Amino acid sequence: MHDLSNRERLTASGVVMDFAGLRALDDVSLSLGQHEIVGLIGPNGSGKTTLVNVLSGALAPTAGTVTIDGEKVTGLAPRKISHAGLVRTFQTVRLFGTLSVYENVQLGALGAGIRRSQAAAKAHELLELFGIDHLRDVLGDSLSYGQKRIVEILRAIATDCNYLLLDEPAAGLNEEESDRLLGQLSNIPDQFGCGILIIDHDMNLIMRLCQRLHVLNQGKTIAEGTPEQVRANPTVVEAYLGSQAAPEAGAS
Ligand SMILES: Nc1ncnc2c1ncn2[C@@H]1O[C@H](COP(=O)(O)OP(=O)(O)OP(=O)(O)O)[C@@H](O)[C@H]1O
Repeated sequence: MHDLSNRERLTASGVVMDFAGLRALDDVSLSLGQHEIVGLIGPNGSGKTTLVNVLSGALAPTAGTVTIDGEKVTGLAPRKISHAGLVRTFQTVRLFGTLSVYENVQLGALGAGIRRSQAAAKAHELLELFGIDHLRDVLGDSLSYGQKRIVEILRAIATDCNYLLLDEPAAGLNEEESDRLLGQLSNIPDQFGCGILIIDHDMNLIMRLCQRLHVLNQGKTIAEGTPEQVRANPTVVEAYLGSQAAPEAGAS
């Protein structure tokens, strides 16, 4: 199936995910363009990571469809999904600790089949653009936590992906690092034609970074809209109050 209206979009339609009696996702539909930053938020256990797992092929959904640029990719293996242009990062950093920053980023490009000379140029360009060229020879294990996070994101971008799924990239960052991350992420869609779907509990980051938010609670979509619309939505406030973490900018 090739749907022309979704030619430059990642979509999930009517996704259901059951785990042995627990419905973790219940009829969730979401879409992400290549020039957008969309936030996926919701209280703990609302299904955010499960949705990212379905989009990235780590889980085959019980029902529903995932498309990338109009092509159905539902249930395909993560490797095939990354070839189709979708790459993710994880809640825990996964860098090669004994390789340098430069090698880690270059490896992202090489792993995506980009030729060695182009991969080298790309790694160089990304380190410069993100202002971490001075770290190029530092080993992964020697980086601060915040630096590791950025290198992981650069490694994903180096694949030339069209869609980047970031699972809690600001977790463990201090306020200054989180602010820097905000500036670095906000340019990615325009610079690389790469849309971002981001999960994070740092509402200050989410509210300032995202053009749209998608809110889950207990596996269901309870709101979609701009950060302002979502913050003013009583259903969202109630869901967060139940979890004692209202989505106020500044809360984390
Ligand atoms: N592999 C699994 N097997 C069984 N239950 C699971 C599995 N993965 C997730 N769940 C359950 O599905 C629900 C949604 O979990 P999920 O991790 O997607 O939530 P989340 O919104 O990402 O939470 P958090 O903000 O805490 O990371 C939870 O009740 C969780 O316990």
